Amino acid sequence: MNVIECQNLDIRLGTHLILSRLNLQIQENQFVGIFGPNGSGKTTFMKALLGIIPCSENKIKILGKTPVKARKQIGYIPQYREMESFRLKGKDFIATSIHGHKLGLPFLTKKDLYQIDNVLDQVHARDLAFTPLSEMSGGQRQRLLLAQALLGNPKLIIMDEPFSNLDPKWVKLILSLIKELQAQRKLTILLSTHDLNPLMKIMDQVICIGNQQAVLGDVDRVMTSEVLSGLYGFPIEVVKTDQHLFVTTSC
Ligand SMILES: Nc1ncnc2c1ncn2[C@@H]1O[C@H](COP(=O)(O)OP(=O)(O)OP(=O)(O)O)[C@@H](O)[C@H]1O
Repeated sequence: MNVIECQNLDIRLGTHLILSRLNLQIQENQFVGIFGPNGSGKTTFMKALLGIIPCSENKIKILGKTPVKARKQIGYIPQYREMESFRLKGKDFIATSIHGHKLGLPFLTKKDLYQIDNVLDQVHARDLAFTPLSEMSGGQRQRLLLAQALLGNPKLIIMDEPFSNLDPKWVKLILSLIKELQAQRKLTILLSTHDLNPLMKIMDQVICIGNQQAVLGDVDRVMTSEVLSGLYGFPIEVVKTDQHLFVTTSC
């Protein structure tokens, strides 16, 4: 089943064309990295999939529905997420979004409390339930954000540069957690990053965005000097070893 389907999709911000005539299909249980230079449109693409940025009707289908109708089945971890109040404790932070609430703590039913414990268990973070956000490390906060994204049992998780403030140890920990959740729940994961190396053994496919175009495929097909030079609009050199990928300018 296609979890994401884009057909001849143009994405604009005002008069600015960000992506042009995008065609791609992503199936269930795929881990897809999103890569591209600053300002190429990674965040914009993700927001279009969420229906936050409106696009022409029927050009995007998520689980066969429009992005807005599918939103409940998508978990989203935005870039530079401000964690509402650093005085909040872990459990309360998750509660703030259980009914889509933006402000204040909602009234919680027994079912809600069960759901919150359940998502905390899934990310192995029960121990953070009563810890204030202000006392958590970046990696612990990232685990909470992942728990929050799991509320409502989504089929698709979209993560916008989740590793930008994490050291390599935490990147590895969070990635193995994501992989574990994906295997248990057949999740489709879309994760944008400026460093694909930590994902090399994990991702099934990569989307590279640049020059208003996007190319989807496996790493060997997409991460080549030829494809990236076309997308970046200047010469790029890609050197691959068994586990690592080096992307540099060749000028
Ligand atoms: N409201 C807006 N109106 C017009 N253009 C915008 C608007 N917001 C962002 N842009 C432009 O859209 C382009 C894509 O931005 P986007 O944030 O999606 O890129 P990105 O690939 O996620 O970048 P980064 O890697 O730096 O996070 C950029 O050139 C940006 O300047």
